[in-house]
Amino acid sequence: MRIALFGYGKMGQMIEQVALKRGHEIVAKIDEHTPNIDFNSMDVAIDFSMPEGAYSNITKCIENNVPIISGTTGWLDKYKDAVALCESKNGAFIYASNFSLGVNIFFELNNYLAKMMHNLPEYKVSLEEIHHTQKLDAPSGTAITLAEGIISNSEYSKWKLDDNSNGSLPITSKRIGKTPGTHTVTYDNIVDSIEIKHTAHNREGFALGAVTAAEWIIGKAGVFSMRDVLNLG
Ligand SMILES: NC(=O)C1=CN([C@@H]2O[C@H](COP(=O)(O)OP(=O)(O)OC[C@H]3O[C@@H](n4cnc5c(N)ncnc54)[C@H](OP(=O)(O)O)[C@@H]3O)[C@@H](O)[C@H]2O)C=CC1
Ligand SMILES: O=C(O)C1=N[C@H](C(=O)O)C[C@H](O)C1
Repeated sequence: MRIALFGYGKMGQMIEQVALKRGHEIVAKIDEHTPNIDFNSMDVAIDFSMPEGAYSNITKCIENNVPIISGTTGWLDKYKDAVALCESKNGAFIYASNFSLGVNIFFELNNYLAKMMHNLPEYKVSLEEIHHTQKLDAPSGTAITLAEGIISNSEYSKWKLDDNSNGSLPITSKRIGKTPGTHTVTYDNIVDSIEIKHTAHNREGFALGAVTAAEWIIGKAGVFSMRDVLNLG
């Protein structure tokens, strides 16, 4: 498969390693200064860039009939526009806040736990995410997906960053050293606590998930998620 990388930072480089090991070819490494992009040279594009560039990268790929996998976080105010464009052009697009298999299982576990806790108001739920100090956005995209999972299975209607006031689901973001990504969901009661946690040990799981999604999307049209790729039901 001929893969173009939009963004060749920490994730772009890890994806290159994983893609080459799986027998793919990297035909372009594109950043915000790349002048002319040859969309005919690629079978699929993978975008791990920056919040301000992601939407434009995604729309360019859709306009040029290139399937696009995006893992960039922090641009989701435009997600619905990207979906509408993809549908109108009969394109192929996957966004995931986290491409790792482990986190996608963790998302399912989080939804299941939220359903079980629904009628137990004595437990207060909170979220914590820890990432490396270079991360630009907070809370992490993964924490937002976890919060949305809890909200759709509980009485909460919104999440808030670093705010414990009643009525909103609190998310705490910490930036520590080179932490690849740690997410914890806690249900706290006076008598006990329930905690579920996912710890990424490195970036390989994210990269493998993104390359797997790129392999999966070839020949398909539509807007998909990692639930579709991993067949999680
Ligand atoms: N969904 C998932 O599973 C994961 C998502 N992420 C997300 O992926 C994104 C990238 O993370 P990471 O690789 O760690 O970040 P880096 O900062 O290491 O890399 C980002 C790269 O994108 C380049 N870039 C900036 N603007 C554009 C643009 N418009 N088009 C193409 N490239 C551009 C930057 O170049 P320059 O430095 O020259 O500006 C840089 O090389 C983040 O949003 C992060 O949250 C990260 C890990 C997993
Ligand atoms: O910026 C990162 O590094 C990561 N970003 C994603 C997010 O915002 O959730 C996924 C992963 O946690 C690493």
